[in-house]
Amino acid sequence: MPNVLVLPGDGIGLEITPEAVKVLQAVLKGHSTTLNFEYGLIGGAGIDEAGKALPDETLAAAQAADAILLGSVGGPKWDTLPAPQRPELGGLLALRKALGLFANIRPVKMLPMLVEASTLRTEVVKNVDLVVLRELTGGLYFGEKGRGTNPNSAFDTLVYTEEEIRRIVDLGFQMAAKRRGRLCSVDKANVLESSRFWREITLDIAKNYPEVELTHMYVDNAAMQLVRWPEQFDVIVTENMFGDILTDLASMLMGSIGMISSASLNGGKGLYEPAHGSAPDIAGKNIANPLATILSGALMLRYSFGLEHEAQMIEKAVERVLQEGYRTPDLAKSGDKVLGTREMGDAVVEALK
Ligand SMILES: NC(=O)c1ccc[n+]([C@@H]2O[C@H](COP(=O)([O-])OP(=O)(O)OC[C@H]3O[C@@H](n4cnc5c(N)ncnc54)[C@H](O)[C@@H]3O)[C@@H](O)[C@H]2O)c1
Ligand SMILES: CC(C)[C@H](C(=O)O)[C@@H](O)C(=O)O
Ligand SMILES: [Mg+2]
Repeated sequence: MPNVLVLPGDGIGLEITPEAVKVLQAVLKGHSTTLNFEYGLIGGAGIDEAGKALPDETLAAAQAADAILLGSVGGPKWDTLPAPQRPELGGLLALRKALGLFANIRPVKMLPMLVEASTLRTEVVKNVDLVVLRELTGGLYFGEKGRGTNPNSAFDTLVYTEEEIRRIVDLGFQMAAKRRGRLCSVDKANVLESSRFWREITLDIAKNYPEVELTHMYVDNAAMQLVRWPEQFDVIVTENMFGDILTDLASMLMGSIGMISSASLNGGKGLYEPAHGSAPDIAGKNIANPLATILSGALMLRYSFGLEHEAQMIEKAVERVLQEGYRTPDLAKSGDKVLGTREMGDAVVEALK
């Protein structure tokens, strides 16, 4: 029986992960593959209960697990710690790095029944169907950082090796070839040397994929184009920080940050988590949207266990619940039936039947 390590983390992570587990258990009830769920500490919970953001037992369990389901980490309680000890860098980023999870897939698809929930005009968002492929273990978040020799300065370093760029961009071409055949590489090659290098290598890889139409776009323009005419994008491949920022932005093309799921892969193991954070402002109130985490569970079935049919069952159950007018508060307009976090999880389980 495959082992799934569940790392709820902090804030709403504690509320949304049980809903995803509940849905995974329901969809696999009576199935020949059932999952064994184990639990671990990460982030602020790791600091408080085991002395560090990525406790040794958590890392060992993650290395041994077949897949990982993560909630979110961080919160004001730990904000004053130095960066390397914090829930984010010392916990989540350390785990991604240790497992070599370089490829972060964040699907952005507008569901027809959520067009109304969008803050953008219907004609802008109604056909959105894109994927952001974010490089996840290199770039600015992982480069050398510190205080400068001048005490009134600080620095971070953005480094990419050829190998790091090749493996993510190549995956971007493969994904585009299987979709609508368009890859947009987002960089800042008008300013950054690392982006110029990224572009050179991308052009070289393009020779192997004549069927894919490659475009390059500066990240500032990409942010604008994503809200101006998102339909133009099929697959976006980009470096770590640009992907981080663009995916929060892109989540609103689906109506809410509470809808954006993700898979972090290395060709073997996968870690599945919503792209949003621990939302301290709404934590503990049973109002967080669990759908990004539930949909991350679907990605787990697809990418880690090859259970495409069951992944689609979850995705269709989510659509059915939304179609019936049920919404968590982040998506609700007047007339919608508002559900709490747990009740939304229950509704998805019910819709699987
Ligand atoms: N993957 C992660 O674990 C992750 C990702 C992003 C931020 N963080 C951390 O989370 C903490 C809070 O960061 P932030 O406030 O910048 O970002 P955030 O994503 O936690 O919250 C931003 C806003 O979106 C709302 N929101 C987020 N998820 C939601 C959901 N599922 N349903 C409804 N509303 C939701 C929040 O209430 C808040 O108003 C910080 O410590 C940050 O470092 C962690
Ligand atoms: C919490 C933070 C370190 C993380 C990241 O930047 O990768 C988050 O913002 C994300 O998008 O997964
Ligand atoms: Mg982010």
